[in-house]
Amino acid sequence: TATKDNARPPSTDDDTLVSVASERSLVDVNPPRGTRDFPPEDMRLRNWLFNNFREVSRLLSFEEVDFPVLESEALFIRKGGEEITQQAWAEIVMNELFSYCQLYNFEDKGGRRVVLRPEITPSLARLVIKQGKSVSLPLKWFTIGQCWRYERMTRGRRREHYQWNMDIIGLSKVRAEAELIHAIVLLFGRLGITSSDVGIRISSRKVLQAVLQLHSIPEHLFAEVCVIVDKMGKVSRDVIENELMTAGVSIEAIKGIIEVLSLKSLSKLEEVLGSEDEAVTDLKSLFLLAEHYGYIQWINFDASVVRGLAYYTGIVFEAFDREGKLRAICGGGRYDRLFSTFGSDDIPACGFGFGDAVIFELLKEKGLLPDLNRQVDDIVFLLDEELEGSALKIVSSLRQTGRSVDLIQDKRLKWVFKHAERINAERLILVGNSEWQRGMVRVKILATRDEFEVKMDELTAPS
Ligand SMILES: Nc1ccc(Br)nc1
Repeated sequence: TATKDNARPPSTDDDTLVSVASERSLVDVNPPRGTRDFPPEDMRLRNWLFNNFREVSRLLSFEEVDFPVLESEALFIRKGGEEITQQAWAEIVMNELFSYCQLYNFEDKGGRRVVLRPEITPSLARLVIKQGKSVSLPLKWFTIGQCWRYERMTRGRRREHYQWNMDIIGLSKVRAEAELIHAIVLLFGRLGITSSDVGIRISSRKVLQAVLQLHSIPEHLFAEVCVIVDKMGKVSRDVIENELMTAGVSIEAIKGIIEVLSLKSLSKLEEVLGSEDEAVTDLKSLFLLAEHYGYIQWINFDASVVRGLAYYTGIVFEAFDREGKLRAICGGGRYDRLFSTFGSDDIPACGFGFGDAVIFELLKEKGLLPDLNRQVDDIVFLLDEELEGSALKIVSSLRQTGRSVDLIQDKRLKWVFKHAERINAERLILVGNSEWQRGMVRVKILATRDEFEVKMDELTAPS
């Protein structure tokens, strides 16, 4: 063990910030309400999750894209120009725009109406339209981005989260949805989650459409009925029935809607809607593809799945924890009429969003959170100040070979040994006169506690 103590003037070894009483008033060190900081230990977990998102995106040969968090409000308000923040879902018919009860919108200094985006897909559609003929379809794009909502303070809920989005633009057949579901299944597999922990409920907006047509319910009620039936399984049947009645749906139609949307069997759905119905043919094709992919055990038909975005037009899906303790883990669907709401020709599209909140609750629940420690290859510590130049040459050459180096200064040796253990360093390299006079430096391998002297250029040689 090195015998020298460093010549640093005495100071507290304990480096926690010592607050000193003073008349200075401390700034509020908390982030704005509903937002989060990511200190290193949280950032390691976030990067671990996001790296898995990226790896799955690579496996499906999706290209990464990105957009501003700040968007024009026009992307999220209905054609008539009325702001939708105060509007209930119900007033937005299916092929209108989005239903964000808590849009984080404001006016910037130039008087422009802007928002912190509530979700990614509209920005993605905007870029596809902007790119126009310069991109060839289909596009397979992914991004990981922060999304916002303006939650009332009282509810104390988060105002931001990160979402992994995967979208396929330009494919009209359900094989696109089958690809997206494969991505979700691969992601869960990488995190150690099995089909016993999580299932993926699948349905189609066309199921509800067929039922409404069966009962000659006018199209303009579609979105409102979606809002109401989206609560199936969350509120009592009476509440659903009363709300549907209030919306002007007949008793007979209500019974038909609830009966069909309670179906969990595709063959039963076929009996009700007939084998030629598009919802039936789409779903049967998707389940056949799932057999071929080998993920059939992850999915099940559930007619009550509606999903919360107004613009879905076909297959919709959401992943859920089979114990039913958590909110949906991710969700998505087909949106074939989104582009025309932006004044463009329609382009068939589907996608999903996968948030960074519920997945961590599930991983915690299942004991699957990884133990991610800081990793450093080498610590270089200067024992004698006059050797600083030589030490920096060593640091520089190590880094040029790709080794991460934590250069420690102004510390006692005792602290350095503790620090090396703490950050899982592979080697501790001590630069001191007694060895340097012989052209050597002292190396300690933390894992084996072996200690030896080596020449400087032996340090960068492969160990
Ligand atoms: N759309 C949205 C945005 C932000 C959060 Br937190 N949750 C949902």
